[in-house]
Amino acid sequence: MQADKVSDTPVEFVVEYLLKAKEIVENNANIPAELRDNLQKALDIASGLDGYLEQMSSQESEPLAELYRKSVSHDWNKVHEEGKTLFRLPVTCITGQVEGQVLKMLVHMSKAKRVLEIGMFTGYGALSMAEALPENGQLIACELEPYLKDFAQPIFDKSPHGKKITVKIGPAMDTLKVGYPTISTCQQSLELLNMSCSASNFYYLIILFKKKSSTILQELAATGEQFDMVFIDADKQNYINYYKFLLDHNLLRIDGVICVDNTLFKGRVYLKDSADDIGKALRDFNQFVTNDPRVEQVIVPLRDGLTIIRRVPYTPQANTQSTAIYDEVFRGVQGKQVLDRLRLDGKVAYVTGAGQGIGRAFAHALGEAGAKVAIIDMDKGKAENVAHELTLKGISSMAVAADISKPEDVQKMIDDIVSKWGTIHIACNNAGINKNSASEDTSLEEWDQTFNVNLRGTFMCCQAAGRVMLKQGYGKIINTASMASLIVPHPQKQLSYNTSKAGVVKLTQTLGTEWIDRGVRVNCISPGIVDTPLIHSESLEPLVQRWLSDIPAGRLAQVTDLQAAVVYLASDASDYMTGHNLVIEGGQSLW
Ligand SMILES: C[S@@+](CC[C@H](N)C(=O)[O-])C[C@H]1O[C@@H](n2cnc3c(N)ncnc32)[C@H](O)[C@@H]1O
Repeated sequence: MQADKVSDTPVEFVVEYLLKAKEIVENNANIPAELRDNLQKALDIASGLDGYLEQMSSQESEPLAELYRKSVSHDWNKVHEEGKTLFRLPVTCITGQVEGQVLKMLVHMSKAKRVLEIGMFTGYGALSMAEALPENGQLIACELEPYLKDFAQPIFDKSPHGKKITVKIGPAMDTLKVGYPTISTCQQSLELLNMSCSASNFYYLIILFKKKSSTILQELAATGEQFDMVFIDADKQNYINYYKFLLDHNLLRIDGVICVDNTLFKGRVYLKDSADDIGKALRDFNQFVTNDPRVEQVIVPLRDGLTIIRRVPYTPQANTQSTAIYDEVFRGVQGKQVLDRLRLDGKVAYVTGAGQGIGRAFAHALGEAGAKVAIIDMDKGKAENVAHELTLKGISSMAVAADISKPEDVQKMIDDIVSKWGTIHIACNNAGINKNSASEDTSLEEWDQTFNVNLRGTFMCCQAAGRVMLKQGYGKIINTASMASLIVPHPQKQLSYNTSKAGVVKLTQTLGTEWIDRGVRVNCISPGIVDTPLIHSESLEPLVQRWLSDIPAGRLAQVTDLQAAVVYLASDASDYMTGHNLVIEGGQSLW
């Protein structure tokens, strides 16, 4: 995939020298066969590497392939001579398929949402990384040459990921300013950068720099921007300045990653007899990073060398004068910062009534946070379908059919989970029913059915799961109550529902205080009116408009509005909370 055959990487130089050696060997009959043989083996290994990496790495998308084709076939000398680019841009600048794939993989692995690229060229690296960003992700690409934005933008526009890229034109930093008091010193510094620039373009460049009151990195720092990943790929002599600026101005978040290209620079960073200035600048850069306690790093011998640098969390050094209080607030409980404390990795959870609506959303949320989740529902088909959804998302799950109003079903569901996964850490008792009737007409049958599921059923689940949890000294029970435990929702008439849900709150408070000293926290969530299939029944649908006028938030709750609450109550972050009724109703109970 190389645009031309000029050696650019350590391996390409090795191949070049081996080919020269082979030529000598072939012209000399006295060379021992073993030396010839070993030389050929070395050549085969070195010359086969890049092609093999290209074949065995994922192939590029069509927009990337187009970008590559157009970049390598473009006459960069001509556009420079026509004054369209400030510098004569070498096409070997371009990040190719394998390095693009590595960058893309790093964005995926670091779950980066915001990426900064310093030096975009035609945008191959930018688009590769954008492809791995989530829908709301953003990549800011800094580029000196206005021409390159016009070149790349039409191809970005063809990609569904192009909208994530914002190109900023101008110098990333004012590093070149230092070098241009006279034309000759400027020309010198350009030579060092391996770039050439005509005199007319050069004046244009000076104007461009002078016109800018601040550089792109300064602007980003001034607005408090922060990035998860940065790719430094411009102006090699100033890598060290970019790197220092990023870290000194907090442009890289803790645990964020900086990737730096060409850090092996054709081997010249470690060759003792190498005296060129860029090689020396990169050697100094590599040494500076190696000595910097704020980061850890590795140089990957990919193409011309790719350094991956991670900003590590602060740890106090014995000899620093910092006034920081290095306690749990600073470094996180057990070293975990707040979002990590919401993770549920390794936890076993179940959710009743998980075949649809709120229960399904709870199950997805707990699974996304890292728990294994048992999907419990009366309807086996629905339970299996939700378990299947979780499996598709890479979450361990199992489906159990159970009617929680039946003690034998409740016990069997607990036994099934424990026999498969060994224990239960999180019990989400969510199954419930809602029946409507005027109180004077409410039958004992309706009352009993409602209470059998909503209160007696929830109690049986709490008790059966609680026994497992009390034995292990740890557990999180989250019951689904309702806003109807606080207010009397109207105009629908639902005495048995309201009363049963008030009972769920009292059940939660009682168990929550009785069991907390043995490590089991019991809390409940009281949703307002949730947009579930249940309320779209013929009898309830006409009431929706009426309800909306009672809700300060101006809309019904979506099941997704409740997901973070269940994760919080299931996590260690809520350990001091018990017997609590967490009301999520868009303000309805306050009006
Ligand atoms: C090695 S190429 C970048 C390749 C690109 N990352 C890719 O994925 O194909 C370097 C680019 O940096 C740009 N550049 C050089 N100095 C710069 C500076 N001070 N600020 C912003 N961009 C600069 C050059 O115009 C050139 O397009």
